[in-house]
Amino acid sequence: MTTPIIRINQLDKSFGTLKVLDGLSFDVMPGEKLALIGPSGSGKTTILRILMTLETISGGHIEVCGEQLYHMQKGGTEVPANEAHLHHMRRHIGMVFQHFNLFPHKSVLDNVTLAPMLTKGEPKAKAEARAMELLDMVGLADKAKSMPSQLSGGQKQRVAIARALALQPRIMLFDEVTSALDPELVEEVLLVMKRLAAETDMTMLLVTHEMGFAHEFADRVLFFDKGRIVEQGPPDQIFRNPEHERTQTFLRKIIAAGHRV
Ligand SMILES: Nc1ncnc2c1ncn2[C@@H]1O[C@H](COP(=O)(O)OP(=O)(O)OP(=O)(O)O)[C@@H](O)[C@H]1O
Repeated sequence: MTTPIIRINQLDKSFGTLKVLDGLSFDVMPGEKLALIGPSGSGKTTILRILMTLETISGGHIEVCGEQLYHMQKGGTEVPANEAHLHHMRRHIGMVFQHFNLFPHKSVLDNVTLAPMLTKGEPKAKAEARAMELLDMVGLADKAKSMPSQLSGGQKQRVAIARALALQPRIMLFDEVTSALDPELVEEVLLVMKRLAAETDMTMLLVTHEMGFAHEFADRVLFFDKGRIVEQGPPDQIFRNPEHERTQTFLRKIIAAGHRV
């Protein structure tokens, strides 16, 4: 039997007195494409940030590629990873954020080569050759010498995807990557992600408010509310025939607002 690439077991996360994740448990299999959906504030982004070790956790266990992601500190309730471990684990996981966070004073090519050169010590020529392949894949090879300020939002987000892929992660996390884009630029970013999903065996976790895209993209959809999984299953089941009343209400609101699911 295949071992999960991510194991989340009884995960708790609070910000002060606000409990955001509440005894959350789920596994992700290698190569699986997962969509995390649910109302605003249900904890979806926090899960991705915890997987990226950008947050501490309040309790529970997370295993990525067979290794514990967080280590309990002596006497503490908070459990951050230590620096060396964190550096090692971040090589497995890439993340693309809602706001692209490109380095504004670096060219497109330098944005993509920087991490492999700095964190892996890759020689410039090798890093650039791979960066050009990735820029080609996201349809931006001709923009390699451009500066981020010269790109549209959709192009910036495609560079951010290429940059995250440059470290050759086994797991990619996408956090509402089209939310900050003008509607006419959304499709070009979704197309790149569809290609990635179809053509690579990477494990992908997607937090999105684009239900139509989640439906097309995912092998499995997890519906969250208040830091817990209410319901999960194949996209057709969740979007066409949800069992739980909270999922039904959530989807009804989305359809009433004129969005496709
Ligand atoms: N650094 C923080 N400090 C305090 N509260 C936080 C912090 N980060 C997130 N929260 C709170 O945690 C809750 C969950 O936030 P999270 O961003 O994970 O939700 P979400 O499901 O991704 O929502 P959305 O769909 O609106 O992005 C929210 O109530 C949010 O205000």
